[in-house]
Amino acid sequence: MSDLGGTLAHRLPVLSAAQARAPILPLSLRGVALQRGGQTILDNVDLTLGPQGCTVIMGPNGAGKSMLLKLLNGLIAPTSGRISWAGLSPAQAISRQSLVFQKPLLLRRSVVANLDFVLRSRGKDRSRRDALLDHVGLLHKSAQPARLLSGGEAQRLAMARALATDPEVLLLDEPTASLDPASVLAIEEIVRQARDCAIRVILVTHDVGQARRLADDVVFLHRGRVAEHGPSTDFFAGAGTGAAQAFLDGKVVV
Ligand SMILES: Nc1ncnc2c1ncn2[C@@H]1O[C@H](COP(=O)(O)OP(=O)(O)OP(=O)(O)O)[C@@H](O)[C@H]1O
Repeated sequence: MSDLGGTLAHRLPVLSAAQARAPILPLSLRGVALQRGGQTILDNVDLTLGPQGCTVIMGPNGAGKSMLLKLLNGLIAPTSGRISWAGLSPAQAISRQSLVFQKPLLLRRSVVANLDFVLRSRGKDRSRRDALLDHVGLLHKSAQPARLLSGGEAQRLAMARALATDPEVLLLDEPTASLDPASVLAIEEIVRQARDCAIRVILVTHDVGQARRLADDVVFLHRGRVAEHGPSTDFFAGAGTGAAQAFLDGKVVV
């Protein structure tokens, strides 16, 4: 990851979230519910996320974290309730956000072709592609088939692709699960720099250490409900609910 060692000042120009458009934050969810196959997956979710920072969503398996991200991204619609990106629906806001999954879905082409595809399909200037690859430490692998990348490299390419769209919001669904510690830190640095460039980050993770390192605020989901939401300093100083504290203590929470 030597290429990620440059100064932030050097890297800022490749990230340009701030644009002359009406903001799409704050994000507001009111009474959002999601049902599938007779099962309630999300239940009466009320949430307001402010314009800046990194929100970390945590909670046990099956709590509804991934489904919540898909709702925010407009991939699925709530059964009831309302989601508003500063007055815009998720469908209206979709082109202004990027969603990165745990397992990157890369084209069976070269590293640079993966980036070119996104830039072209979004009508973006291709002159930034090398800077983006450099930003994630993959410039030296430009010509390599993307399928030959390691897991960590593939996820860094997925991050570059996401950033290539000039998102105002990055939705990240366990982007470092199953990566080695060095790759985790590399992705975290990319996330941190994005946040520092005013890209709003909403990150799902099971990694408590990562949440401590990155979160400005924490949402704890439990059984489809928001059990807690508050500043990360408060959350980590002592979670307010037994389920969240047990989760932080590494106990099994269902
Ligand atoms: N298409 C679907 N039909 C029915 N149930 C579904 C569907 N998709 C997801 N679910 C269920 O919704 C619940 C929440 O799923 P989700 O993937 O959001 O959980 P999660 O909190 O992200 O869990 P994990 O930490 O394991 O990834 C789970 O019980 C899951 O089985």
